[in-house]
Amino acid sequence: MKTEVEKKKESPSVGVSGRKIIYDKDGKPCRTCNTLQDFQFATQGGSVAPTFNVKKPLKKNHPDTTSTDTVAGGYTKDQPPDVEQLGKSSWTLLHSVAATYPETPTSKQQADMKQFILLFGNFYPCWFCGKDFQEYIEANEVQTATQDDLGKWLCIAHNAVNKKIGKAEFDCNLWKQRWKDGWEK
Ligand SMILES: Cc1cc2nc3c(=O)[nH]c(=O)nc-3n(C[C@H](O)[C@H](O)[C@H](O)COP(=O)(O)OP(=O)(O)OC[C@H]3O[C@@H](n4cnc5c(N)ncnc54)[C@H](O)[C@@H]3O)c2cc1C
Repeated sequence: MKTEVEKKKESPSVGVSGRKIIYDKDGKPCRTCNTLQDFQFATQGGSVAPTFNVKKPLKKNHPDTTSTDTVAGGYTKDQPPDVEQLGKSSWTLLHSVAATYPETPTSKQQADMKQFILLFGNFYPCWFCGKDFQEYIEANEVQTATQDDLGKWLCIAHNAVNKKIGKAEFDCNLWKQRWKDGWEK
């Protein structure tokens, strides 16, 4: 029979990053809720963090590319996204959606956008991120009357996550420079 220490080691509560390890309902480490290194640490039962698959895949035709870096068809062996990669890509999508949302949307477009953001949270692959996001939406109604309203609402929502995870907040007066117009030289 396994001792408590052995069991704890198999399901570590803290990863190599110092962050809490998030598990799925089935008790397995959540791939999209943890960093890749923490996920690998947890799936290895809390042993020393492995270094395989952590390095960035080399570009096709890069001189250092070996046969293990690519699969048939020449695709690099990219890993499924971790919480950081998924987050960055998702915010890019959300802010870009706001940047192309009509300046004066119809009532249907406004209703559709509210639904989209709500469903986005509902199906977000990092389950605890999505749950918190849905709670945020319930407490802070999505603003869809104009493009600027939506862009600022998203920026403030993103800042709430930044604050929660200890990242710097963004100046929401600059959301259009970042996501729509670009910066002046
Ligand atoms: C809905 C949602 C909920 C999330 N919840 C969690 C969570 O609970 N725990 C967790 O660990 N991770 C969460 N994440 C992921 C997290 O927010 C980051 O995406 C991830 O940590 C990677 O951060 P990053 O430093 O690459 O920059 P990101 O925060 O991904 O930001 C990408 C870029 O957006 C710009 N930016 C930053 N802040 C703002 C802002 N307020 N408005 C406009 N632009 C901005 C910056 O240029 C930045 O480089 C969540 C992601 C999403 C989409």
